[in-house]
Amino acid sequence: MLLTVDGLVKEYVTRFGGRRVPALRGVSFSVEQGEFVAVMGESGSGKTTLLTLLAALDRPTDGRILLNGEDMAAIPSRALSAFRRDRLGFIFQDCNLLDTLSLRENIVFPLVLAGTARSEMEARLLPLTGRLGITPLLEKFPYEVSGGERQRAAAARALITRPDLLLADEPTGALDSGSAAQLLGMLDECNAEGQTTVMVTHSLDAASHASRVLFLRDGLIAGEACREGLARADFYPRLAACQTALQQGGVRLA
Ligand SMILES: Nc1ncnc2c1ncn2[C@@H]1O[C@H](COP(=O)(O)OP(=O)(O)OP(=O)(O)O)[C@@H](O)[C@H]1O
Repeated sequence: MLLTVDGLVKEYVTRFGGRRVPALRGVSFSVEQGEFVAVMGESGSGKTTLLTLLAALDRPTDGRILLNGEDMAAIPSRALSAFRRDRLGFIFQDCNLLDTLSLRENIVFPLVLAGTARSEMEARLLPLTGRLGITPLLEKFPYEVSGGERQRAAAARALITRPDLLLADEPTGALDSGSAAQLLGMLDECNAEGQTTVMVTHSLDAASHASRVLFLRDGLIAGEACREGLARADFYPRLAACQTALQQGGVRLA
């Protein structure tokens, strides 16, 4: 199993008054190598909290996360940034490219940090940017290209390290529908080549690209839908029905 999440609990303590806010209340699931899993849920259901814990950006209150059998809690704080850089890829809604670097420099940045040989960087760069359609833009700076192009550069930066797990947080949230479709198509292609992906989204359309969708509600997994070879157009209404059923009654759907 590539990722195992076992009894994950996260409580925040509010700054004023010290009230405890349960954001995750015992979340368990696992992700196999090569799966594309989407996590859906309403605002406040715990999606970002879950992704933050999977990204090793915060520690859980209780429960465990294993990546390839390795317990993230056992990684010392000083080794966490290298762990994130080498094993995980991130695509966020606001793509966090560095404005002082060209797209090329932004994309290879994680490899520079990892001390990868220049020849290896070049060998990885062009096939990736070719697939994303951004090779002609490599010498441009982030503020010189469109939002969709910036997001594709961020995707290239996330994928260039060949991460064990790609984490995407509302990757299409800030994009127009054409750019969103292009980015989701790229995630599909990467997944078809074996890239394991966990994506948090509000969007049924984005979630319908996944092979499995988990529905979070009030910090718990309230349901799950598997694509099971369905075409996207047939999976979408199934997801919509699951979402409606969960909103209305909280039945557990398999
Ligand atoms: N730093 C924090 N301190 C206190 N409470 C927090 C903190 N971060 C999140 N919460 C609370 O935890 C719960 C889950 O929040 P989270 O951001 O994970 O939800 P979400 O599903 O990602 O929502 P959205 O879709 O709006 O981003 C919410 O009740 C939220 O108010």
